[in-house]
Amino acid sequence: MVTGGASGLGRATAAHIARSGGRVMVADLPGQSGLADEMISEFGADKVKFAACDVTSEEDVSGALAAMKAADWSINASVSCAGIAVAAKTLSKKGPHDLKMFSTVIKVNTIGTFNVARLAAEAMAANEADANGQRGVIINTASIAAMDGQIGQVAYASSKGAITAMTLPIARDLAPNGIRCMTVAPGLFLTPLLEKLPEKVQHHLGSQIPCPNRLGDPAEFGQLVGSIITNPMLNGETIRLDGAYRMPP
Ligand SMILES: NC(=O)C1=CN([C@@H]2O[C@H](COP(=O)(O)OP(=O)(O)OC[C@H]3O[C@@H](n4cnc5c(N)ncnc54)[C@H](O)[C@@H]3O)[C@@H](O)[C@H]2O)C=CC1
Ligand SMILES: C[C@]12CCC(=O)C=C1CC[C@@H]1[C@@H]2[C@@H](O)C[C@@]2(C)[C@H]1CC[C@]2(O)C(=O)C=O
Repeated sequence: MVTGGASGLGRATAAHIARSGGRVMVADLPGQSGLADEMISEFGADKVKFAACDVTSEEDVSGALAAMKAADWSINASVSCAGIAVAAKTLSKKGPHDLKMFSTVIKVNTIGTFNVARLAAEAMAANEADANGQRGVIINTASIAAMDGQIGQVAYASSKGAITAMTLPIARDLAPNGIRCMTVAPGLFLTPLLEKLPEKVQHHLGSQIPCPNRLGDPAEFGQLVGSIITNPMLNGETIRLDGAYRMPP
């Protein structure tokens, strides 16, 4: 299952899994069903399915997992890509940071990610263990903002820092169940989030990345997720995927 799987990094991950011979449940907001339909046409309904799902809802996430069970698909990897970004300072000329905006970002990015992790873990715990005693892997998406939070990113950086912080305790909690937990902290990737910016700004952002000297390709994120899924020793850690970029203040 890939949440936020209809767009950007999630879409590239779902495509990577489908191309590698896997089956993917794309769980995304109902408004993204058109994008998911494109993927179903590309890979076939036997490889890709769509579940309308808000990651903050217990009912929706349980529904997506139940749809997998009903299709006789086991869940071996749960990849959380669903997320939102906002920009606001702690204090600006407009006044203090809007508290509702802060809560919304935490709700979608942090609580949504944990909601998916806990429910996916319950489903994975019923899998038969492999030769390593493992039953599945939970992969979360943070951001380099978790470590290098910029001016105006207090809500976003907090939400992503919590995802990084939950990685080790989830891995420890789920070790007896044979379930791993990993987090990827991407740098700057050319997804709809950045495609909205003028080309000149995109180019400038890409030019700041040491090596390779360009924005990340979402396929490179999908490739790392594929490696995490297949490498049984990766557990309890956050991997930066950023071409050695460190965000300035
Ligand atoms: N693009 C970038 O440079 C970076 C992105 N990220 C993170 O990667 C993740 C994916 O980002 P992109 O692919 O760039 O963005 P995107 O906007 O292309 O995709 C995000 C997807 O999440 C879905 N989504 C949003 N709220 C949801 C909810 N409540 N329930 C279910 N689905 C929901 C959206 O419908 C969308 O399909 C996000 O968590 C973002 O914070 C982190 C670092 C860098
Ligand atoms: C705020 C940034 C950078 C400056 C700019 O001209 C446009 C932006 C809008 C999208 C932001 C940019 C940067 O802060 C990095 C993030 C937050 C980007 C959206 C996702 C982002 O790439 C990230 O999470 C990086 O870790």
